[in-house]
Amino acid sequence: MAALSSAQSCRIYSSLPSSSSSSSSSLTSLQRIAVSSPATKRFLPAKVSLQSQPVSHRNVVRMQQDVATTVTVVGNDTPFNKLKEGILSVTSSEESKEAAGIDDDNGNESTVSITVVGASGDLAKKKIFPALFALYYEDWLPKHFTVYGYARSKMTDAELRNMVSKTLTCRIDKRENCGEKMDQFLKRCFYHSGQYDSQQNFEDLDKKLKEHEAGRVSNRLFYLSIPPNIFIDAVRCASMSASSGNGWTRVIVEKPFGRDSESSAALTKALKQYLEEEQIFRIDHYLGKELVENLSVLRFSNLIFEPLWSRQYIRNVQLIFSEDFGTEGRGGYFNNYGIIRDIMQNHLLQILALFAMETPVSLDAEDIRNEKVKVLRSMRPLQLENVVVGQYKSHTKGGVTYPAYTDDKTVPKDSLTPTFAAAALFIDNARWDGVPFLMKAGKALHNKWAEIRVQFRRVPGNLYNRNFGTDFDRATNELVIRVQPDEAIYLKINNKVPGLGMRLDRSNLNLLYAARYSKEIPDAYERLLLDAIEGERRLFIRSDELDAAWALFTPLLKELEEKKIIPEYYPYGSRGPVGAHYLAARYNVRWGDVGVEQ
Ligand SMILES: NC(=O)C1=CN([C@@H]2O[C@H](COP(=O)(O)OP(=O)(O)OC[C@H]3O[C@@H](n4cnc5c(N)ncnc54)[C@H](OP(=O)(O)O)[C@@H]3O)[C@@H](O)[C@H]2O)C=CC1
Ligand SMILES: O=C1O[C@H](COP(=O)(O)O)[C@@H](O)[C@H](O)[C@H]1O
Repeated sequence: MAALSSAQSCRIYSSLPSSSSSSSSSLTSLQRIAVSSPATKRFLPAKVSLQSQPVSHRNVVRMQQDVATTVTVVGNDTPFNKLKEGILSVTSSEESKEAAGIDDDNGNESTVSITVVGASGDLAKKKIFPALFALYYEDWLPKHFTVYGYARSKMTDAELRNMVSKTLTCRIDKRENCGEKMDQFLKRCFYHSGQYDSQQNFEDLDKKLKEHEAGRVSNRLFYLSIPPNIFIDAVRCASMSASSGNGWTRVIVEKPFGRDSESSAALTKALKQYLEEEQIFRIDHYLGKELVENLSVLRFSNLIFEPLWSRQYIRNVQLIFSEDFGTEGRGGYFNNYGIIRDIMQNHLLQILALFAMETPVSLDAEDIRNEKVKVLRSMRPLQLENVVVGQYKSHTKGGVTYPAYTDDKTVPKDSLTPTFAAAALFIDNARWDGVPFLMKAGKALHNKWAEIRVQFRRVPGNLYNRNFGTDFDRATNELVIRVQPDEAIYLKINNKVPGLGMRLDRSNLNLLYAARYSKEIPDAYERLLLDAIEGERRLFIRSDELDAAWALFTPLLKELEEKKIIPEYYPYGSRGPVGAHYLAARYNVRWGDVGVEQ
């Protein structure tokens, strides 16, 4: 395996000519830096700013693509490891070369084989193949790559391609050659039918992979898109019979990673019989969402936010997830997990950790994950009195009858599994002491969105208090990071209504992504798949993070189940149980997503 540690990443400092119109020919060799796309080794034009912090290879490319063209950065004739000075930094020379399919020191080319285990399933069709195509379409994949679907279902390559082709879409902003690109991508997709616990079947896969790898250095990525009860079988067989002999082997593991501390620890232990921790990429797709990725940028690269980011100025933080559909089709899985395990213990808690962590030493994966673990371990385990659970019931509206959760045939009629939960969490450290972090997650609610709301304290001795009437809370600033849909960051401020009188109003300083950027926002799975190919672990969950996350939720989950707590029933399509409001009110909080103005 060629995974590299942070110590191996190189920092490059340089004094580029200040002229923003320099061309490659005017740069010295040290300034000519290979930052080509992993896929194409393209020489990307870039406007490059001076900086000294490590930026991953791909982020550099992204940076370049996002800004005006002013400097052409070239030079894959310059080995990464020879660069000591410059303007850019890369995660690691070896990883970049591998990812790019660049010749290694012996002149061998490398290839990446991506095996989607469970290729016939919902997630593979809905997310994984489309994400791989999008990466290919945007030239992010290495020059030599092959995609293999693996599952028990019998399918030919042509049938897999036909299945996959139905879910591929082209970027709205880049439709040219789309059909052609789809055909080229599909030609690189193959299928192998096999059992998940058969070493022989994985050996057969290995033979096929080798044919495609054609003697190149082989890097292999397995995506476990299968139910969790077969994770271990698949990992055992893949690692024993289909690991790479001369490159890296990585495994993306889908959630759920267990259902409590014990089962999660057992899963980790079993995985580690066959894999090293750095080969395991535990995916939480919320970490791949654009606005979640932007959270740290917002916080750590804007002077105006970081000083306010504490109990001194923040009254409460809200993490809200809402879906306007039920468990349609996934009731069998869901009933064993419930909304707390499905959304809160992973997606919302991960966002919370990123939101609340201390400044990491660097952007290196381990530095970030160290800070996340610290914050998770500073949290108080959840208590029953700080939680409200709900379950949706049938509701008829406009002549349409929407089902109850228990109408799902795969769900027992007497199921108490929560489809909604609200919780108040606390971080017992100096920064966040006493600040309620409120989480709310639900299915079959009135709307679909995910957002982070930061409600600030009142202005002490506010000169304009009397202009606000009695509702001072309404007058406090609120920062909203809307993760989806209509990605946006907006800040609610108070301003004067124009005119001769003195009337105050609330307005939004609004960064609406669709208005600001014409580029379509990539799907989370695109970012995460590319990260896994590049060996970037920042957005994947480390085992100690997982332990800390389960430690917070396990006692509560056990209590809910042992005491058979009856959920509060709410109508399909409603705003959820009223209990969520009482819970918030106990901490003097009003949910920010409820009310006239959003
Ligand atoms: N679907 C989604 O939106 C999300 C899914 N996930 C996670 O991703 C993983 C895959 O999800 P999803 O695609 O929905 O899962 P599926 O239930 O669709 O299963 C994927 C494939 O696994 C095989 N399979 C299913 N059940 C069994 C079984 N009992 N024994 C052996 N093989 C089985 C089937 O393939 P075959 O019969 O051909 O072998 C199936 O096509 C799961 O871990 C899930 O929790 C995470 C987030 C969202
Ligand atoms: O992990 C999961 O996420 C989806 C919601 O993902 P999104 O990206 O569409 O917001 C959720 O529906 C599912 O229950 C859960 O397992």
